[in-house]
Amino acid sequence: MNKDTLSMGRIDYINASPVYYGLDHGLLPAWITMTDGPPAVLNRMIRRGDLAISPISAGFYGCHHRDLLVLPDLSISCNGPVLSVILMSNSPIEKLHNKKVVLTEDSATSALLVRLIFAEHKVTPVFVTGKMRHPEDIPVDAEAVLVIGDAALTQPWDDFFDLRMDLGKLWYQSTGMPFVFAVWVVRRDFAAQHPERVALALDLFLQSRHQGYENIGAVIDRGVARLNLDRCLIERYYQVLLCDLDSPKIHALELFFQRLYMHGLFNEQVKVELFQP
Ligand SMILES: C=C(O[C@@H]1C=C(C(=O)O)C=C[C@H]1O)C(=O)O
Repeated sequence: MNKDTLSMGRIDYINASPVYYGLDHGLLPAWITMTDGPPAVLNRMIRRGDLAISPISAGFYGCHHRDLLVLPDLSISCNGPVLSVILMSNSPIEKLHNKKVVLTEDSATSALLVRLIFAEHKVTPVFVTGKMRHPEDIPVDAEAVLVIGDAALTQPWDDFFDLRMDLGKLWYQSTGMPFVFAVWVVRRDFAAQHPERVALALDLFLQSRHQGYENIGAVIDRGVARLNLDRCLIERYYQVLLCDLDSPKIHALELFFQRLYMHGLFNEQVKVELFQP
């Protein structure tokens, strides 16, 4: 087995830190290379084959499931508010017909969830995709913006908009279910050629996450230092963020895909297919 060439991705937000804790503290073997990036960059890289395994947007998996398998028991999810995926708006959803809504270019899942929520409300805004990491990025004529990740936690969006809608909370209110933002995937071609390497990598992730939760105080300290935010907020963030993928989450993800299909946002019905170690 050539152990030199497993390229992996890492979402460069603090949300994935518990999963990478062990890998960052000695578990990472020399035969794995790690590339950091926002979700949309990792989505593109795995599609091109530049990465073999990566966390990616769950919505992107839905669009490209024929080329990808989901790694068991890993995700970035919530079961209620998530704090870091927010639609900031000057009007409630019903009043946004024909208004400009900017979707951050860093996202795929949350952008699809926003489109779905509007479709379910029968409201048709003018969606544009753009950089949305800082209030300076807000176009003057934007009535609402979708922001995700560290930028959602750190920037003073409330100074620019009247309403903050937490997308994890909106989904929970409409379904009573968890919501899965990101899944870890492996390219099917890579898994077929190197199943044992994928099984090893999966095992490393599970060990790494275990160490992350054993050392959650250190994970929180790092988050506080990196984002320069109040410790209570970061503590709460890691309580609401869930990093497993149990069957209720798989069902919830398939419900999301089904609703996207019903509203014409997906052109087929998608089931989650897992890598079997
Ligand atoms: C909870 C989050 O989940 C993320 C949202 C994603 C998306 O919208 O495509 C992808 C990966 C996750 O990082 C977040 O970024 O805040």
